[in-house]
Amino acid sequence: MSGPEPFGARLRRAMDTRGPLCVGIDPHAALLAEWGLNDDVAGLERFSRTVVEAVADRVAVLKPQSAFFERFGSRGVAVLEKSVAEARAAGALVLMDAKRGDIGSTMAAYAESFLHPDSPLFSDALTVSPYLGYGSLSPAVALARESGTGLFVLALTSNPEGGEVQHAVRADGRSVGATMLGHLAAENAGQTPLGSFGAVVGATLGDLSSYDLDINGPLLAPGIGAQGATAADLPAVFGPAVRNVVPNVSRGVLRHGADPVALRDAAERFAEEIRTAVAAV
Ligand SMILES: O=c1ccn([C@@H]2O[C@H](COP(=O)(O)O)[C@@H](O)[C@H]2O)c(=O)[nH]1
Repeated sequence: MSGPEPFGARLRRAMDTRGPLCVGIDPHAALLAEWGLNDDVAGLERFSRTVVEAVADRVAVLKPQSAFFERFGSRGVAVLEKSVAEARAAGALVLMDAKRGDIGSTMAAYAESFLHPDSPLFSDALTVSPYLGYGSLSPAVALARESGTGLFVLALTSNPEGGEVQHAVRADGRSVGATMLGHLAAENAGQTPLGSFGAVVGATLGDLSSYDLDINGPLLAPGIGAQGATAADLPAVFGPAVRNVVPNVSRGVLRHGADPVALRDAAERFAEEIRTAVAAV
């Protein structure tokens, strides 16, 4: 009996049909205010519903940032549950940005929370932190394989502080970031059309030609828009791996709300810039 279709295959199809853009749902307090919404659960709900209704039927991936929902406690998490279900029902893949990571036995519970089909927060993929050791992610890798979901492992993050950990060089001469990419390449070996185990690699990082980004898996590239990177930077940063890049834009799109048409137009402008940049490679 065949199991659920793997995340990598579902993502490849979504990227090929809808384009690779991932729009973030990041209800910052400042954005709620800009949208004329209160910094409360009703404002949070209205914000998230507007983003989902504006773009979930056209972008490949929506990425809710869990922190902005957790800020409101259990009622915020209830809004998150609803947003995930509505985005998936509209055809977007949902990447939960919760950046979980812990010792293996606890990691198993985090994985159940987001990657088990019976969970109220069931998502297509989850961001995870490997900095308790890549092996500590094993329960999440196992559940993702079983449930047809995916992981995005923090390898080379977009923030300037990330380098002190990720560029650190190990005794074997490889950097920590490169080691994470190596683990992911092994995870994805032989998977077609694309493996389900992705890396987070910031679009802000400049030339990454010293890293082997050929992991046969997706590369989530945050940093476009508010953090200063542009779609035009993608080919120079990612080289031939750009075909597997899922560029994320959150505030760069969200600042165009609360009008859903303006949000949709902003997402389409980013999608077009990305298409142009990638086609030139
Ligand atoms: O390295 C990383 C990993 C994750 N993020 C997240 O992506 C978005 C970026 O938001 P923008 O508004 O487009 O800057 C946000 O949710 C981050 O937590 C990242 O930026 N860098």
